[in-house]
Amino acid sequence: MNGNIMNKNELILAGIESPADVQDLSLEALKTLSDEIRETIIRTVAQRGGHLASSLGVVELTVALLKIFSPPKDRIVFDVGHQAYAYKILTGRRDAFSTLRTKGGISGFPKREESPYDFFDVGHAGNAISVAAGLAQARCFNGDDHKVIAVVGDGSLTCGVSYEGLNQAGAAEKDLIIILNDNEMSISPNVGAMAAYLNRIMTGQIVTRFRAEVKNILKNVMGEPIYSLAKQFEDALKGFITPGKLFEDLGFKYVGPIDGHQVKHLVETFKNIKRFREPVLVHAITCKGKGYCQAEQNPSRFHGVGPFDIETGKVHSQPRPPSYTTVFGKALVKLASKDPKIVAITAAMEYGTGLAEFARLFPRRFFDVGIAEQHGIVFAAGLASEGYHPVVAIYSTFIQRGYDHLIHDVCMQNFPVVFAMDRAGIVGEDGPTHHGAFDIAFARSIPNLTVMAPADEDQLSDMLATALTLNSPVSIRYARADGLGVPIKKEPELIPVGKGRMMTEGEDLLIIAIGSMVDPAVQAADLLAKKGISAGVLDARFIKPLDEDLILEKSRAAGKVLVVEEGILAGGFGSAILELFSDKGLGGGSAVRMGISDAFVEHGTRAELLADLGLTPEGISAQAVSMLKDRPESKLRRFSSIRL
Ligand SMILES: Cc1ncc(C[n+]2csc(CCOP(=O)(O)OP(=O)(O)O)c2C)c(N)n1
Ligand SMILES: CC(=O)[C@@H](O)[C@H](O)COP(=O)(O)O
Ligand SMILES: [Mg+2]
Repeated sequence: MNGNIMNKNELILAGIESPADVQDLSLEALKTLSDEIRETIIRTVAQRGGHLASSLGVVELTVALLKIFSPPKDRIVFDVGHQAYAYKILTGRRDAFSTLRTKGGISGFPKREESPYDFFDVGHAGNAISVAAGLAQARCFNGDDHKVIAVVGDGSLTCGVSYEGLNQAGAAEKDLIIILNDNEMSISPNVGAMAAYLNRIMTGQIVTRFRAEVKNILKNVMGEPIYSLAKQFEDALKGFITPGKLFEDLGFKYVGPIDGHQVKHLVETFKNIKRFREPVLVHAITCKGKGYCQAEQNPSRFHGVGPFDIETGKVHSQPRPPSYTTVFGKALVKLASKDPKIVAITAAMEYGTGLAEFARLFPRRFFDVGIAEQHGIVFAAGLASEGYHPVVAIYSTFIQRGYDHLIHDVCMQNFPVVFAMDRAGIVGEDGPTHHGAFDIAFARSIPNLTVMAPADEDQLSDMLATALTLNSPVSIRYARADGLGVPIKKEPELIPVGKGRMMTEGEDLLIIAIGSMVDPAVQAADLLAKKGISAGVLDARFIKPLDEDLILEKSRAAGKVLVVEEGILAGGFGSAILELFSDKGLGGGSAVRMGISDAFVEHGTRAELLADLGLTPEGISAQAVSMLKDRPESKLRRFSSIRL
């Protein structure tokens, strides 16, 4: 299919009310249905944004699964879940699909509360095999006989947890089906030894090479007559050496590789394996982006994409200041060009973390470790122990995977590893699995770790330079957002560790803000000034160590303190301030905290969700007004903020 998506009538899809309807369709109808689903996905994602290429790659797979298996009796779980759009469309969410990823609309990932056909909430990679193992065990306890199927991408076979799942499931000998959806892509081309192994299976090299080796041995060691005899048994030999021997050795019946776009082939295969009573792995070869030429040609760009023009594939965009991610990538390249000890590590997010330019310029110092956050952190610790200066760029939500390693392998030994925690705070449409809500709370409790958050993009560049001068671990958190458009200094300035700064002075109230909340706090002070309220704004810059002297001095002077952060309140930055007040005798009751309360934040645009949380200039100013409501009117009108 070219860039032209015809607005055909979706005749078959229109008749699908539940997945049971798919089972009545002929093979021909299933093919047409696949085309119709593809069009629906392309049209919807072009409007809403989303995970296009991955979802297009599994349309036939999904249709064939639903032809043979019967959810909700049979359980189908998806790894990551970003590829489940066809499944959503066929399991009762066809009409709601137009609300994909919008606030109050359907989620971009499987979600139990959204549908009885979704069995597990997901968003992070690598857990599907373990989930399936748990579901199979529960089935066994309950004496049920349904099927359990995990759809897993090749990228997810770079996750350590996938092997933990295989390890148990293979030995448990329980009836369980893994569909390995191999498109040779993670977000970028897939990496590592397993990816190379799968590629050798796919290209037939494993069988061919084995046969060539056996032939040589027979010829050289046994002589020509035995070789001729063996040749007659070549077919038997071929059958004996299965291409997925690695999986067979782990206890799985390997089936494949099969073409993941041939509905007939898929349906026949699924019909056959449905009878098996043992762990099975079906290796399906698919094309990421299948059916939309722009995505087939550039699957990385269309992995997760904003609204775009279907004809051209161009993403709709306005001129905007560079994002924090872009500024980070550029700043790191600049620093690395002067310091050969700097190395950069990503866990399968080269583009998302802004490291593409670094990878191009310093290929020997760039490491994509796969979706292996835990390994990436320990790998960095190993490098740091030998005098290198690793910068580990991982999204806040994914670094949760590496928490033990952050403590045990990096901070306990005080290694100078810099963690660039991108996507810290509210990320928007990806929702609760992806919001970076917890990193302040979990980072600030770790000894030796310095924790910073820039208020603008220039400060991010300064903080990165500062972090690389410290001989200890550092975390820098920044949001999935554009910068403020401030100019970035030619040469970064080092920031004294643990020093905050005043943005505005004020006398009625002090707003202490961190990172992405500094600018809204300053804007709030402007709104408050218009109401006759004089609010000071303190940019803490460091979550740890805190600028205790400045915070205490200004808080004492103001009397009323409002702390604002884009992170979970429990144990967060505001908690750090309250601890300080309590420890230094200021009285904890005098500070009000704003941030993410004790709940998972759903999906929506970043702006909508921040507004819901009150983390906007208007929300902060409203909170300040309510804190001051008992003050005499005359006092409030005496002061105005003085912008520094
Ligand atoms: C723990 C974790 N790290 C990183 C990601 C970001 N991520 C989402 S999908 C993806 C690639 C998945 O590749 P694969 O499983 O092969 O699926 P495909 O998109 O190729 O179908 C990555 C790295 C994630 N979701 N979870
Ligand atoms: C599914 C997944 O985990 C990623 O594709 C993620 O959605 C990327 O997020 P960004 O768009 O913020 O890079
Ligand atoms: Mg893949």
